[in-house]
Amino acid sequence: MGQTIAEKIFSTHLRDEPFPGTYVLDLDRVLCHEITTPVAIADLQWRGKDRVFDPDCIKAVIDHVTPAKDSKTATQGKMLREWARRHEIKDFFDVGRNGVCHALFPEKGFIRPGFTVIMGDSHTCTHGAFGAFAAGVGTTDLEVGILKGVCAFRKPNTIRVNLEGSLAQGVYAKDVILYVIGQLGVNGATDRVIEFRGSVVDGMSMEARMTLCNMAIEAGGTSGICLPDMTTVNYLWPFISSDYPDKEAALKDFSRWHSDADAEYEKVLDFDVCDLEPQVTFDYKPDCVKSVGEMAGTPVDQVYIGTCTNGRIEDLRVAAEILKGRKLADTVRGIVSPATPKIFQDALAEGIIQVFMDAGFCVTNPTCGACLGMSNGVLAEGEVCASTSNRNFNGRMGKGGMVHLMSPSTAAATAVKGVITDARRI
Ligand SMILES: CC(C)[C@H](C(=O)O)[C@@H](O)C(=O)O
Ligand code: SF4
Repeated sequence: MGQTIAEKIFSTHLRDEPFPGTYVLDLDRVLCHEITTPVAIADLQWRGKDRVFDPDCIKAVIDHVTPAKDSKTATQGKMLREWARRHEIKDFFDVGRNGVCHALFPEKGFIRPGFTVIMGDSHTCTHGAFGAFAAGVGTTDLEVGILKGVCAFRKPNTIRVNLEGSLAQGVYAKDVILYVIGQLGVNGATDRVIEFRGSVVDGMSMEARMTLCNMAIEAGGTSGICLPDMTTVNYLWPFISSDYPDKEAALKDFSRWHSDADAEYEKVLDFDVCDLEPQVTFDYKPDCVKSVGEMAGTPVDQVYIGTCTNGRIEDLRVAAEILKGRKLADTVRGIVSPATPKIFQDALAEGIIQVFMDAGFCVTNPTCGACLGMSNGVLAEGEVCASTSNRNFNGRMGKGGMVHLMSPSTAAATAVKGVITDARRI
Protein backbone atom coordinates (compact mmCIF):
# COMPACT_ATOMS: atom_id res chain seq x y z
CA MET A 1 0.00 0.00 0.00
CA GLY A 2 1.22 3.48 -0.79
CA GLN A 3 2.04 6.15 1.75
CA THR A 4 1.03 9.75 2.23
CA ILE A 5 3.79 12.36 2.55
CA ALA A 6 3.17 12.51 6.31
CA GLU A 7 3.53 8.71 6.58
CA LYS A 8 6.78 8.88 4.61
CA ILE A 9 8.14 11.53 6.96
CA PHE A 10 7.08 9.41 9.94
CA SER A 11 8.70 6.22 8.64
CA THR A 12 12.00 7.94 7.81
CA HIS A 13 12.17 9.65 11.22
CA LEU A 14 10.90 6.83 13.43
CA ARG A 15 13.05 6.37 16.54
CA ASP A 16 10.68 4.22 18.57
CA GLU A 17 7.11 2.96 18.81
CA PRO A 18 6.68 2.54 22.58
CA PHE A 19 2.97 1.71 22.26
CA PRO A 20 1.01 0.73 19.16
CA GLY A 21 0.05 3.95 17.39
CA THR A 22 2.52 6.18 19.27
CA TYR A 23 5.46 7.20 17.15
CA VAL A 24 8.57 8.83 18.57
CA LEU A 25 10.18 10.80 15.77
CA ASP A 26 13.62 12.33 15.40
CA LEU A 27 13.34 16.07 14.98
CA ASP A 28 15.08 18.20 12.38
CA ARG A 29 13.99 21.49 13.89
CA VAL A 30 12.93 22.73 17.29
CA LEU A 31 11.76 26.32 16.92
CA CYS A 32 11.48 28.63 19.90
CA HIS A 33 9.94 31.95 20.85
CA GLU A 34 9.94 34.02 24.00
CA ILE A 35 6.43 33.21 25.23
CA THR A 36 6.53 29.42 25.54
CA THR A 37 10.24 28.49 25.57
CA PRO A 38 11.21 30.29 28.82
CA VAL A 39 8.68 28.11 30.68
CA ALA A 40 10.40 25.01 29.26
CA ILE A 41 13.85 26.43 30.01
CA ALA A 42 12.93 27.14 33.64
CA ASP A 43 11.59 23.62 34.12
CA LEU A 44 14.64 22.00 32.51
CA GLN A 45 16.84 24.08 34.79
CA TRP A 46 14.83 23.05 37.84
CA ARG A 47 15.29 19.40 36.83
CA GLY A 48 19.04 19.90 36.45
CA LYS A 49 18.76 19.29 32.70
CA ASP A 50 19.71 22.61 31.20
CA ARG A 51 21.03 21.12 27.97
CA VAL A 52 20.08 21.13 24.28
CA PHE A 53 20.31 18.15 21.91
CA ASP A 54 21.83 20.09 19.03
CA PRO A 55 22.24 23.88 18.93
CA ASP A 56 22.21 23.87 15.11
CA CYS A 57 18.75 22.29 14.91
CA ILE A 58 17.30 24.82 17.36
CA LYS A 59 16.26 28.24 16.09
CA ALA A 60 14.94 30.95 18.37
CA VAL A 61 13.33 34.35 18.05
CA ILE A 62 11.81 37.02 20.25
CA ASP A 63 8.72 37.92 18.26
CA HIS A 64 5.47 38.10 20.20
CA VAL A 65 6.13 41.29 22.12
CA THR A 66 9.22 43.05 20.85
CA PRO A 67 10.82 45.38 21.81
CA ALA A 68 9.69 44.39 25.31
CA LYS A 69 6.73 46.45 26.60
CA ASP A 70 7.08 45.79 30.33
CA SER A 71 9.14 43.93 32.92
CA LYS A 72 7.39 40.63 32.31
CA THR A 73 8.06 40.59 28.56
CA ALA A 74 11.59 41.93 29.13
CA THR A 75 12.26 38.97 31.45
CA GLN A 76 10.86 36.49 28.91
CA GLY A 77 13.18 37.94 26.27
CA LYS A 78 16.12 37.90 28.65
CA MET A 79 15.57 34.23 29.50
CA LEU A 80 15.48 33.21 25.85
CA ARG A 81 18.49 35.39 24.99
CA GLU A 82 20.63 34.05 27.81
CA TRP A 83 19.65 30.46 27.07
CA ALA A 84 20.55 30.89 23.39
CA ARG A 85 23.95 32.32 24.40
CA ARG A 86 24.57 29.64 27.01
CA HIS A 87 23.96 26.85 24.52
CA GLU A 88 25.56 28.55 21.51
CA ILE A 89 22.35 28.61 19.50
CA LYS A 90 23.64 30.68 16.61
CA ASP A 91 20.32 31.26 14.93
CA PHE A 92 18.81 33.48 17.57
CA PHE A 93 16.98 36.58 16.39
CA ASP A 94 16.76 39.55 18.72
CA VAL A 95 15.46 43.12 18.42
CA GLY A 96 16.30 44.60 15.03
CA ARG A 97 16.75 41.25 13.33
CA ASN A 98 13.60 39.58 14.60
CA GLY A 99 10.30 38.89 12.93
CA VAL A 100 7.22 36.73 13.33
CA CYS A 101 8.54 33.16 13.76
CA HIS A 102 6.46 31.49 11.05
CA ALA A 103 7.52 34.08 8.50
CA LEU A 104 11.13 34.51 9.65
CA PHE A 105 12.25 30.86 9.90
CA PRO A 106 11.07 29.87 6.40
CA GLU A 107 12.58 33.05 4.97
CA LYS A 108 15.96 32.04 6.46
CA GLY A 109 15.74 28.69 4.66
CA PHE A 110 15.49 26.69 7.86
CA ILE A 111 12.58 24.54 6.71
CA ARG A 112 13.01 21.84 4.06
CA PRO A 113 10.83 19.14 2.51
CA GLY A 114 10.72 15.98 4.60
CA PHE A 115 11.65 17.75 7.84
CA THR A 116 10.05 17.17 11.22
CA VAL A 117 9.48 20.46 13.00
CA ILE A 118 8.04 21.32 16.40
CA MET A 119 7.52 24.58 18.25
CA GLY A 120 5.59 25.68 21.29
CA ASP A 121 3.20 27.57 19.07
CA SER A 122 -0.08 26.46 17.56
CA HIS A 123 0.62 27.91 14.12
CA THR A 124 3.72 25.79 13.56
CA CYS A 125 1.60 24.00 10.93
CA THR A 126 2.58 26.91 8.64
CA HIS A 127 5.89 25.20 7.85
CA GLY A 128 4.06 22.28 6.26
CA ALA A 129 3.90 24.46 3.14
CA PHE A 130 7.42 23.19 2.40
CA GLY A 131 6.44 19.51 2.55
CA ALA A 132 7.51 19.23 6.18
CA PHE A 133 5.59 17.68 9.08
CA ALA A 134 5.36 20.65 11.42
CA ALA A 135 3.32 20.69 14.60
CA GLY A 136 2.69 22.94 17.56
CA VAL A 137 3.38 21.28 20.91
CA GLY A 138 2.94 21.94 24.61
CA THR A 139 5.63 22.63 27.19
CA THR A 140 6.46 18.99 28.06
CA ASP A 141 6.93 18.00 24.42
CA LEU A 142 8.97 21.13 23.84
CA GLU A 143 11.24 20.26 26.77
CA VAL A 144 11.80 16.72 25.48
CA GLY A 145 12.42 18.12 22.01
CA ILE A 146 15.02 20.59 23.27
CA LEU A 147 16.74 17.96 25.42
CA LYS A 148 16.55 14.83 23.26
CA GLY A 149 15.57 15.95 19.75
CA VAL A 150 12.53 13.70 19.66
CA CYS A 151 8.77 14.07 19.91
CA ALA A 152 5.91 11.56 20.18
CA PHE A 153 2.98 11.73 17.79
CA ARG A 154 -0.04 9.67 16.98
CA LYS A 155 -0.56 8.08 13.56
CA PRO A 156 -0.81 10.89 11.00
CA ASN A 157 -4.28 10.20 9.63
CA THR A 158 -4.68 12.53 6.71
CA ILE A 159 -7.56 14.47 5.24
CA ARG A 160 -6.84 15.30 1.64
CA VAL A 161 -8.29 18.61 0.48
CA ASN A 162 -8.33 18.91 -3.29
CA LEU A 163 -8.60 22.49 -4.47
CA GLU A 164 -9.48 22.64 -8.14
CA GLY A 165 -10.48 25.34 -10.58
CA SER A 166 -9.00 28.80 -10.67
CA LEU A 167 -9.38 31.66 -8.27
CA ALA A 168 -11.27 34.68 -9.56
CA GLN A 169 -9.53 38.05 -9.60
CA GLY A 170 -9.42 39.46 -6.06
CA VAL A 171 -9.75 36.06 -4.35
CA TYR A 172 -6.75 34.77 -2.43
CA ALA A 173 -5.31 31.89 -0.39
CA LYS A 174 -6.82 33.45 2.74
CA ASP A 175 -10.29 33.25 1.23
CA VAL A 176 -9.69 29.62 0.28
CA ILE A 177 -8.58 28.58 3.75
CA LEU A 178 -11.36 30.52 5.50
CA TYR A 179 -13.83 28.76 3.22
CA VAL A 180 -12.27 25.32 3.87
CA ILE A 181 -12.37 25.92 7.65
CA GLY A 182 -16.00 27.00 7.31
CA GLN A 183 -16.71 23.66 5.62
CA LEU A 184 -14.63 21.50 7.99
CA GLY A 185 -15.57 23.25 11.23
CA VAL A 186 -13.15 24.12 14.03
CA ASN A 187 -12.87 20.45 15.05
CA GLY A 188 -13.20 18.95 11.58
CA ALA A 189 -9.52 18.01 11.34
CA THR A 190 -8.65 17.45 15.00
CA ASP A 191 -5.60 15.15 15.30
CA ARG A 192 -5.44 14.95 11.51
CA VAL A 193 -2.99 16.20 8.92
CA ILE A 194 -4.56 18.28 6.16
CA GLU A 195 -2.87 17.63 2.83
CA PHE A 196 -3.59 20.47 0.41
CA ARG A 197 -3.60 19.31 -3.21
CA GLY A 198 -4.90 20.31 -6.61
CA SER A 199 -4.28 22.80 -9.36
CA VAL A 200 -5.01 25.76 -7.09
CA VAL A 201 -2.20 24.77 -4.71
CA ASP A 202 0.12 23.98 -7.64
CA GLY A 203 -0.41 27.52 -8.89
CA MET A 204 0.22 29.14 -5.51
CA SER A 205 3.41 30.87 -4.37
CA MET A 206 5.15 29.62 -1.21
CA GLU A 207 3.70 32.63 0.61
CA ALA A 208 0.17 31.63 -0.36
CA ARG A 209 0.81 27.99 0.61
CA MET A 210 2.02 29.21 4.00
CA THR A 211 -1.25 31.12 4.42
CA LEU A 212 -3.15 27.89 3.67
CA CYS A 213 -1.13 25.69 6.03
CA ASN A 214 -1.03 28.39 8.75
CA MET A 215 -4.74 27.99 9.41
CA ALA A 216 -4.88 24.16 9.41
CA ILE A 217 -4.91 24.38 13.22
CA GLU A 218 -8.06 26.52 13.09
CA ALA A 219 -9.84 23.38 11.87
CA GLY A 220 -8.06 21.43 14.61
CA GLY A 221 -5.40 20.00 12.26
CA THR A 222 -2.05 18.87 13.68
CA SER A 223 -0.34 20.05 10.52
CA GLY A 224 -1.13 21.35 7.07
CA ILE A 225 1.07 20.03 4.30
CA CYS A 226 1.76 20.73 0.62
CA LEU A 227 3.84 18.58 -1.71
CA PRO A 228 7.18 20.16 -2.67
CA ASP A 229 7.53 21.19 -6.33
CA MET A 230 9.49 23.67 -8.47
CA THR A 231 7.95 26.58 -6.53
CA THR A 232 9.45 25.08 -3.36
CA VAL A 233 12.81 24.58 -5.10
CA ASN A 234 12.84 28.17 -6.36
CA TYR A 235 12.05 29.59 -2.91
CA LEU A 236 14.76 27.51 -1.24
CA TRP A 237 17.31 27.79 -4.05
CA PRO A 238 19.51 30.45 -2.37
CA PHE A 239 19.96 28.02 0.53
CA ILE A 240 20.30 24.72 -1.32
CA SER A 241 22.13 25.64 -4.53
CA SER A 242 25.41 24.20 -3.27
CA ASP A 243 23.74 20.86 -2.48
CA TYR A 244 22.51 20.16 -6.00
CA PRO A 245 24.00 20.52 -9.52
CA ASP A 246 20.81 22.23 -10.72
CA LYS A 247 17.17 22.86 -9.84
CA GLU A 248 16.00 19.75 -11.69
CA ALA A 249 18.17 17.64 -9.42
CA ALA A 250 16.71 19.35 -6.34
CA LEU A 251 13.20 18.76 -7.68
CA LYS A 252 13.95 15.08 -8.23
CA ASP A 253 15.28 14.78 -4.69
CA PHE A 254 12.26 16.59 -3.23
CA SER A 255 9.92 14.23 -5.07
CA ARG A 256 10.75 11.64 -2.38
CA TRP A 257 8.30 13.63 -0.34
CA HIS A 258 5.22 13.02 -2.46
CA SER A 259 2.19 11.03 -1.47
CA ASP A 260 1.85 7.81 -3.49
CA ALA A 261 -1.06 7.53 -5.90
CA ASP A 262 -2.49 4.65 -3.85
CA ALA A 263 -1.93 6.28 -0.46
CA GLU A 264 -4.85 5.95 1.92
CA TYR A 265 -6.67 8.99 3.21
CA GLU A 266 -9.16 9.13 5.98
CA LYS A 267 -11.24 11.49 3.92
CA VAL A 268 -10.93 13.22 0.57
CA LEU A 269 -12.68 16.55 0.12
CA ASP A 270 -13.04 18.17 -3.29
CA PHE A 271 -13.59 21.88 -3.61
CA ASP A 272 -14.04 23.78 -6.84
CA VAL A 273 -12.98 27.34 -6.10
CA CYS A 274 -14.05 28.94 -9.39
CA ASP A 275 -17.03 30.71 -7.84
CA LEU A 276 -15.42 31.40 -4.48
CA GLU A 277 -16.00 34.93 -3.17
CA PRO A 278 -13.73 36.75 -0.70
CA GLN A 279 -14.52 35.40 2.77
CA VAL A 280 -14.94 37.19 6.11
CA THR A 281 -15.57 35.75 9.57
CA PHE A 282 -18.33 36.77 11.94
CA ASP A 283 -18.67 35.80 15.60
CA TYR A 284 -15.82 34.32 17.66
CA LYS A 285 -14.82 31.13 15.85
CA PRO A 286 -12.78 30.90 12.63
CA ASP A 287 -15.34 28.57 11.04
CA CYS A 288 -18.03 31.26 11.23
CA VAL A 289 -17.47 32.43 7.69
CA LYS A 290 -19.57 34.36 5.21
CA SER A 291 -18.88 35.82 1.80
CA VAL A 292 -17.80 39.46 1.87
CA GLY A 293 -21.10 40.54 0.33
CA GLU A 294 -23.01 39.26 3.35
CA MET A 295 -20.69 41.10 5.74
CA ALA A 296 -20.39 44.29 3.71
CA GLY A 297 -21.30 47.47 5.57
CA THR A 298 -20.18 46.26 9.02
CA PRO A 299 -18.38 49.23 10.65
CA VAL A 300 -14.83 48.71 11.98
CA ASP A 301 -12.64 50.81 14.27
CA GLN A 302 -9.29 49.35 13.33
CA VAL A 303 -7.70 47.56 10.38
CA TYR A 304 -4.72 45.33 11.08
CA ILE A 305 -2.53 43.98 8.28
CA GLY A 306 0.25 41.63 9.31
CA THR A 307 0.89 38.36 11.26
CA CYS A 308 2.16 34.90 10.35
CA THR A 309 -0.92 34.43 8.17
CA ASN A 310 -0.78 37.52 5.98
CA GLY A 311 2.16 39.77 6.85
CA ARG A 312 4.35 38.71 3.93
CA ILE A 313 5.49 40.84 1.03
CA GLU A 314 2.80 39.53 -1.36
CA ASP A 315 0.16 40.49 1.19
CA LEU A 316 1.53 44.00 1.60
CA ARG A 317 1.69 44.38 -2.19
CA VAL A 318 -1.95 43.41 -2.60
CA ALA A 319 -3.03 45.81 0.15
CA ALA A 320 -0.88 48.65 -1.22
CA GLU A 321 -2.39 48.18 -4.66
CA ILE A 322 -5.78 49.08 -3.17
CA LEU A 323 -4.51 51.79 -0.82
CA LYS A 324 -2.49 53.63 -3.46
CA GLY A 325 -3.81 57.17 -3.83
CA ARG A 326 -6.48 56.55 -1.19
CA LYS A 327 -6.86 57.45 2.48
CA LEU A 328 -8.05 55.63 5.54
CA ALA A 329 -11.64 56.44 6.48
CA ASP A 330 -11.79 59.10 9.24
CA THR A 331 -13.29 56.59 11.65
CA VAL A 332 -10.57 53.97 11.23
CA ARG A 333 -7.08 53.38 12.64
CA GLY A 334 -4.82 51.43 10.31
CA ILE A 335 -1.91 49.33 11.57
CA VAL A 336 0.48 47.40 9.37
CA SER A 337 3.17 45.10 10.77
CA PRO A 338 5.49 43.66 8.09
CA ALA A 339 6.24 40.16 9.38
CA THR A 340 10.06 40.27 9.08
CA PRO A 341 12.81 42.87 8.64
CA LYS A 342 13.38 41.61 5.09
CA ILE A 343 9.71 42.06 4.25
CA PHE A 344 9.90 45.55 5.78
CA GLN A 345 12.95 46.42 3.68
CA ASP A 346 11.48 44.98 0.49
CA ALA A 347 8.30 46.95 1.16
CA LEU A 348 10.38 50.08 1.67
CA ALA A 349 12.30 49.50 -1.55
CA GLU A 350 9.09 48.92 -3.50
CA GLY A 351 7.47 52.09 -2.16
CA ILE A 352 4.83 50.08 -0.32
CA ILE A 353 5.61 51.57 3.09
CA GLN A 354 5.15 55.02 1.57
CA VAL A 355 1.73 54.00 0.25
CA PHE A 356 0.68 52.77 3.69
CA MET A 357 1.92 55.94 5.36
CA ASP A 358 0.30 58.22 2.78
CA ALA A 359 -2.96 56.40 3.39
CA GLY A 360 -2.60 57.13 7.13
CA PHE A 361 -1.46 53.74 8.43
CA CYS A 362 0.82 53.32 11.43
CA VAL A 363 3.73 51.07 10.40
CA THR A 364 5.11 48.98 13.26
CA ASN A 365 8.24 46.90 13.55
CA PRO A 366 7.92 43.20 12.74
CA THR A 367 6.13 41.56 15.69
CA CYS A 368 3.00 39.58 16.60
CA GLY A 369 1.89 42.39 18.92
CA ALA A 370 -1.70 43.20 18.13
CA CYS A 371 -2.53 39.74 16.77
CA LEU A 372 -2.91 38.31 20.25
CA GLY A 373 -3.76 41.58 21.95
CA MET A 374 -0.39 42.06 23.62
CA SER A 375 0.86 45.33 22.14
CA ASN A 376 0.78 47.71 19.17
CA GLY A 377 -2.97 47.85 18.66
CA VAL A 378 -4.96 46.29 21.49
CA LEU A 379 -8.71 46.90 21.13
CA ALA A 380 -10.88 48.64 23.68
CA GLU A 381 -14.15 47.14 24.90
CA GLY A 382 -16.72 47.11 22.11
CA GLU A 383 -14.25 47.88 19.32
CA VAL A 384 -14.17 46.02 16.04
CA CYS A 385 -11.06 45.12 14.04
CA ALA A 386 -10.77 43.93 10.44
CA SER A 387 -7.70 41.73 10.58
CA THR A 388 -5.55 39.59 8.30
CA SER A 389 -4.67 37.30 11.22
CA ASN A 390 -5.95 33.79 11.88
CA ARG A 391 -7.96 33.91 15.11
CA ASN A 392 -11.11 35.73 16.08
CA PHE A 393 -11.60 34.27 19.56
CA ASN A 394 -13.55 36.40 21.99
CA GLY A 395 -11.29 39.10 23.40
CA ARG A 396 -8.19 37.95 21.51
CA MET A 397 -7.15 41.43 20.42
CA GLY A 398 -8.41 43.01 23.62
CA LYS A 399 -11.13 42.36 26.18
CA GLY A 400 -14.56 42.95 24.69
CA GLY A 401 -13.14 43.42 21.21
CA MET A 402 -14.42 41.76 18.03
CA VAL A 403 -12.16 40.55 15.20
CA HIS A 404 -13.24 39.85 11.62
CA LEU A 405 -10.71 37.74 9.72
CA MET A 406 -10.21 38.49 6.04
CA SER A 407 -7.62 38.76 3.26
CA PRO A 408 -5.23 41.72 2.96
CA SER A 409 -7.20 42.92 -0.04
CA THR A 410 -10.51 42.98 1.83
CA ALA A 411 -8.78 44.57 4.84
CA ALA A 412 -7.34 47.36 2.68
CA ALA A 413 -10.70 48.11 1.05
CA THR A 414 -12.30 48.08 4.50
CA ALA A 415 -9.69 50.56 5.76
CA VAL A 416 -10.61 52.99 3.02
CA LYS A 417 -14.37 52.74 3.52
CA GLY A 418 -14.53 52.26 7.29
CA VAL A 419 -16.96 49.39 6.83
CA ILE A 420 -16.32 45.84 5.58
CA THR A 421 -15.97 46.25 1.83
CA ASP A 422 -15.49 44.00 -1.18
CA ALA A 423 -12.20 45.18 -2.69
CA ARG A 424 -13.46 44.30 -6.18
CA ARG A 425 -16.16 46.96 -5.94
CA ILE A 426 -14.18 49.81 -4.43
C1 LIG B 1 1.83 32.62 22.35
C2 LIG B 1 1.53 31.34 21.64
C3 LIG B 1 1.55 30.23 22.62
C4 LIG B 1 0.27 31.43 20.83
C5 LIG B 1 0.01 30.14 20.03
O1 LIG B 1 0.42 29.04 20.34
O2 LIG B 1 -0.66 30.18 19.05
C6 LIG B 1 0.24 32.60 19.88
O3 LIG B 1 1.20 32.53 18.89
C7 LIG B 1 -1.13 32.76 19.31
O4 LIG B 1 -1.29 32.85 18.09
O5 LIG B 1 -2.08 32.83 20.10
S1 SF4 C 1 1.32 36.37 14.41
FE1 SF4 C 1 -0.37 35.86 15.76
S2 SF4 C 1 -0.96 33.79 15.24
FE2 SF4 C 1 1.06 34.14 14.38
S3 SF4 C 1 2.48 33.38 15.92
FE3 SF4 C 1 2.18 35.55 16.30
S4 SF4 C 1 0.51 35.68 17.81
FE4 SF4 C 1 0.48 33.60 16.95
